[in-house]
Amino acid sequence: MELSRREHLPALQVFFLPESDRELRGREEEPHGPNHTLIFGIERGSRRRRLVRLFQQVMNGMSALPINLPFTLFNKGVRARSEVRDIVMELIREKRQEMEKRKTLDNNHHQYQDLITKFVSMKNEEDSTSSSPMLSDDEIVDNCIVAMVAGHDTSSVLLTFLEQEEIAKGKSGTHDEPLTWDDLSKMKYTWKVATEALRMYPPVFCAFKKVLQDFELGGYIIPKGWQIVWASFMTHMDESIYPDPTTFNPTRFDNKQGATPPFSYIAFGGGPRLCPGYELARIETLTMVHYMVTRFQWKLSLKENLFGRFPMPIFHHGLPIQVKIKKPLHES
Ligand code: HEM
Repeated sequence: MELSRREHLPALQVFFLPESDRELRGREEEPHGPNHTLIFGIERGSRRRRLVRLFQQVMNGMSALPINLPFTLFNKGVRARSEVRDIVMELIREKRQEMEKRKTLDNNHHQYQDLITKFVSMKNEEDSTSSSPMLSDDEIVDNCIVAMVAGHDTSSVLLTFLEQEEIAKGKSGTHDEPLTWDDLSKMKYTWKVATEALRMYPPVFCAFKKVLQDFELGGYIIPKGWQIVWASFMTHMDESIYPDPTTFNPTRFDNKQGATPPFSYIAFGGGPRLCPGYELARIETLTMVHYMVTRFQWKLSLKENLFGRFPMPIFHHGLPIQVKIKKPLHES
């Protein structure tokens, strides 16, 4: 199946496209408007900018000490979350009105263009006579926030590091035609690069889990009911699994002899709670790398640029780059 430009760009739009994307994407207007994001279906403008700012505060609050006093990051995060809820509630009302207006909904392939519209249109299937919604408005809000938080910085951080480590060295194939699934599946090395970047700089470097039954680790009994933290960074830097772990080496994923032990590569988690966004992240990453390398000339503006974890790895000075368009996208 072929991925046309219009099919793959909206996925990237959530994370990467600059304000000037309209120019890069040509002049076509989609019925639902090109300026809507995939999750919220929200047009460019002050409300979208406010939402982006609020999400950053929610993210900061998530990693802050849970001290709920005015002016703490945690408190700001809690307040930002409540403002996000108000905006999403408002969007839900708007989507319902839009759906009412467009009675041809079932035949309209744009009906599920954004996640909120999809959620709002989901009906309870267990009772076929019922027209009751499957999700309450608060459940829709929760799901949107999870999708945004889980999918936002993770993918862009990965791409940033890719840029730092490999794209700058000019590695990639060149395609003048739109990408196909087949093309993506051929980008094996690029994905190894991404996999290695994620090994060294996992965006989600730890997460909480509840212990369901007693188990022993290194001579210690970890009792049922405890809350524990798994840290991908620790596992990924274990020399017994990844020799010379601080060296960036994508070929370690060449699958030569002997696979690594289970659960030793956990950038996307593992087990039943494995990241459901894995395939999307893969497609976004490969597509982005492809176009960055084949359609643009770019170079890093700063030679020295360290990063810190807040908790996502973020460069102290952002990642300024100088970009020149090699070939406009609409010529593909
Ligand atoms: C490079 C990109 C990504 C990385 C490294 C990543 C990593 C992870 C990790 C490690 C977890 C497991 C956390 C845990 O065990 O508690 C997770 C869960 C999750 N991810 Fe991702 N993720 C990425 C992209 C995405 C995208 C693009 C989406 C969706 C648009 C997404 C949605 C989710 C969701 C909903 C969960 C929770 C799953 C559950 O608890 O059952 N992720 N992700």
